[in-house]
Amino acid sequence: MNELLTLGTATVYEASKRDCVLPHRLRPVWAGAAVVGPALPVSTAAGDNLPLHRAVEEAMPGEVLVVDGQDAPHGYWGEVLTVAAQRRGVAGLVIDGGVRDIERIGELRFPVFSSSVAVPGTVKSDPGTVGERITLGRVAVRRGDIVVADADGVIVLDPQWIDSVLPAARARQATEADHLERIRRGELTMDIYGLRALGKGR
Ligand SMILES: O=C([O-])CC(=O)C(=O)O
Ligand SMILES: [Mg+2]
Repeated sequence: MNELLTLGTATVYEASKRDCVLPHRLRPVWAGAAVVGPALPVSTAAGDNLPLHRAVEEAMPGEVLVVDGQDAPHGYWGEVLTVAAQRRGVAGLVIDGGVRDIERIGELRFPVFSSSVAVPGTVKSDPGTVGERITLGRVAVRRGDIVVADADGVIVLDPQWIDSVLPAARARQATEADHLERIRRGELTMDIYGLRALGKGR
């Protein structure tokens, strides 16, 4: 699975030929954050983080929490939950919602991707769902789907796709490496991609 991260979200996404990218508002909260692993989907009522506490207990080591927090500007997650999650072997967090304590999260090197950074906290009252299918943007996320998240964004793959997507992604990377070499030798992308045939434009 680590090879998916080495190839990177953009290459794997293109190779997958699927609509598997989560909304672009989900951004890493510290430079260099990246994670790959099976998803544990979670949904919360807006401004309620009880399901996240439940998820930290429920998670299997290596799982990535993928949370529908309705993009609400609340600090659903911070240093305390990060330390708790690391103690349980949780691999990372992707949340459509806010997080806080981000300097500490960066120092702890826990990969977090969120739609905002937010100071106000949450209530703990609605149990929400843990382990049930959620939808973020146009993408359904089920437990065990493979999450790949890096500086470019977050994609979610059905595990059954991996056997075909991996070779396609490797091939794409090899082609790009060849193109880069030709560009360094002085060729133009207009020629490499055959773009002259599309006309000169205005
Ligand atoms: O307290 C909370 O609910 C969120 C938070 O800041 C932490 O986990 O440190
Ligand atoms: Mg805190």
